[in-house]
Amino acid sequence: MASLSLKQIRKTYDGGAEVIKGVDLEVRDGEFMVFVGPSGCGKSTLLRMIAGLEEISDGELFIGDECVNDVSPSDRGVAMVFQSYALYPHMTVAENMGFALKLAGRSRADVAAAVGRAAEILQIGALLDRKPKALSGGQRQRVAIGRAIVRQPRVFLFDEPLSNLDASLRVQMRTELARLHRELGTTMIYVTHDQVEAMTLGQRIAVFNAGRIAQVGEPMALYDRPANLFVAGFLGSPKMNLVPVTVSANDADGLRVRAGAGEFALGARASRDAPAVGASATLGFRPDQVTLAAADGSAPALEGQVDLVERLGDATLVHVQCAGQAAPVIVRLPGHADPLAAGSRVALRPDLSRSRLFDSAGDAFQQSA
Ligand SMILES: Nc1ncnc2c1ncn2[C@@H]1O[C@H](COP(=O)(O)OP(=O)(O)OP(=O)(O)O)[C@@H](O)[C@H]1O
Repeated sequence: MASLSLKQIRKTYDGGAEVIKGVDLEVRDGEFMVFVGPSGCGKSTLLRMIAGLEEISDGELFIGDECVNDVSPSDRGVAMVFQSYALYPHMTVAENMGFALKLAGRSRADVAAAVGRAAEILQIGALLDRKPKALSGGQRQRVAIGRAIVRQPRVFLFDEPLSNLDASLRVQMRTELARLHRELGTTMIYVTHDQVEAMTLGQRIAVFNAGRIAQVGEPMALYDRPANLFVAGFLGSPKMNLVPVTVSANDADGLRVRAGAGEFALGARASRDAPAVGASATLGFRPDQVTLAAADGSAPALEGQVDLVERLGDATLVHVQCAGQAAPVIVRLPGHADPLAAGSRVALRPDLSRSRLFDSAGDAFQQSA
């Protein structure tokens, strides 16, 4: 087991633009850290740099207290699991899993014992004599994970390991990976673009945007207190509602913002960091942090028209189009709510104690509440 320390890590591919733009990150010993972000943000590149499969253009990478920039992949004590499984087709499951140990010159008995232990953890003992082509996708991925386990790495690196599996198998493998981490207690770094995987697996999540970390923290901290509009819009499904507002007052009574005809008091949140009166800002609130009622003209409320009602079974999503807003506000009601029909005029009242205000640069105003 080992901690990792990334100091101002940068990557430029030959002749290309910089794709990792100075990443600082500490991964704790035994931690399950998830890298999440949209396609092309650089998360796989960073993982491959940690594995030693890509050169580090600038900055320093420590595993434990050793700087490993110039250490070969096989000497870093890391094991990587790929999306494509990367199994040797001509070898059996047992041979695939034991290959690295055999190469390292370990005795047959040692290799067999390590393979047996990993097979037991992954419940693939019955498959050891099969070739990869005789396995399902989920079984192949288990073998790929088993191959990493037998090496007893200091750090596991996972590059979107579940992307090739169907939805129900992904859910099952997700819980198994969480169990594996509990049992082994080894440091794990897991790359995904799936925010549900990130939220459920990560002890901490690093959200990447265009080669930089937009925010790092515990899943619920990122969900409840996104540091910027990027994180606010990335985590959560449906997304956080982001409503353009204008700061209308910032005085002893607190901060107030105006959206359409409604003025909302954000409580005792005035501070020197607050956007100036008249500034444009964005009010963010989750779809389940807003109440919906028939419009009756009473303030404060955002008024709009029901555009669409979606019934998910366990919840009902109501899309409300408000004047002057590009995107509809989405309200999530529990169960088979019987919301107002499409076309009705409605009033929306966000729970301002849980809302988040972002300045015109997209950074969260540090609300003191
Ligand atoms: N070998 C390479 N040579 C040149 N550019 C590359 C190379 N590999 C990746 N890139 C570029 O680096 C950027 C980051 O790619 P990377 O694969 O790390 O992103 P990602 O966040 O993992 O995306 P995805 O989820 O689609 O895999 C992209 O713009 C990509 O085109």
